[in-house]
Amino acid sequence: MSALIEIDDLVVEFQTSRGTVRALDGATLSADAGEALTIVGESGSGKSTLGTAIGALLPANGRFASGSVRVDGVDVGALDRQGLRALRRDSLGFIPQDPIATLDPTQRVGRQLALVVRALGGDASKAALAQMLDEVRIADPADVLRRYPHELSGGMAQRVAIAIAMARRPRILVADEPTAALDANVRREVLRLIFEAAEQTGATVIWLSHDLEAVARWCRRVAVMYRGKVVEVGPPDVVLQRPEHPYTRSLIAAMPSRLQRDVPVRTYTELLAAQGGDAAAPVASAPAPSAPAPAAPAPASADEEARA
Ligand SMILES: Nc1ncnc2c1ncn2[C@@H]1O[C@H](COP(=O)(O)OP(=O)(O)OP(=O)(O)O)[C@@H](O)[C@H]1O
Repeated sequence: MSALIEIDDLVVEFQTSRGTVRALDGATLSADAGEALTIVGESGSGKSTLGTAIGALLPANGRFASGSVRVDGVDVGALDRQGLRALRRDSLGFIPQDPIATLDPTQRVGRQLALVVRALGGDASKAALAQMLDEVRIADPADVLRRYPHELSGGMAQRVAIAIAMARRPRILVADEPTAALDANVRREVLRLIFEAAEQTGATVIWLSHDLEAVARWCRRVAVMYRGKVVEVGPPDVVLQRPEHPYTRSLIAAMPSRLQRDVPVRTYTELLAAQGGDAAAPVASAPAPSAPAPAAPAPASADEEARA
């Protein structure tokens, strides 16, 4: 049986005023139906580009230069506008890095949530909508349903946006580290919520992250990206304990030193226990003294300008 998502030797380029930026340089990765996969890598390694490529949702200056992305065996690069719309509507859910940007500032939270639920033929009663907000640990859901997005705190707006994305029950959920700005306890709960909901619905989750540990407990496999390529894929404990690629080793060396040296860990489970039993806890970013600094991604100057 073939994988649900198959990315094969994909090259994605962005045109900028300084020339071409190659964001993906032959990336290959696959994910099965119902699988939860984390993609880790430093900033600029190509995680977001790979995530958006799954729905052919590249920014206007980007293009597939070569290679392919297949969802259910269908080459998304070859789909026409209608085919793409159907794929995105029926199969894909994206939670971007800044999910708040997906909220409509002119509509109350309740109305926005109700629109999504009604479009899927679900129960859009006040009680059902409040239940959805309750699931993302929003304290007074009935009150929040009546508010406009600007009346919410940042963390609350983020949870509302996640609730709206999850309400669509997507078959494939691409999440671009949407919980990074939440405080540690809320992040842990929201991570649990998203992954448990995905498990229940059988959704495939592609979680993009800087943080090898934060979501590893929820994912069967971790893919490590470096300079536009997937350089290593494996179960979290294997990648953490026996990293093959030098970049993965430097990524792990940048994790808290007590996890690498002071605690004699053998398995990832033991590593979690050493950390207090929860991989979703925040991880210090200071590199260990002996850690080689990961190299910067190739075309830094051109992309900085493009993002400015
Ligand atoms: N629209 C764009 N125009 C030009 N260059 C871009 C564009 N989007 C991304 N890039 C460049 O492509 C490369 C990969 O970026 P991408 O955002 O995919 O990396 P990332 O690993 O997701 O980074 P982060 O963790 O910071 O989100 C980087 O060099 C980035 O600057």
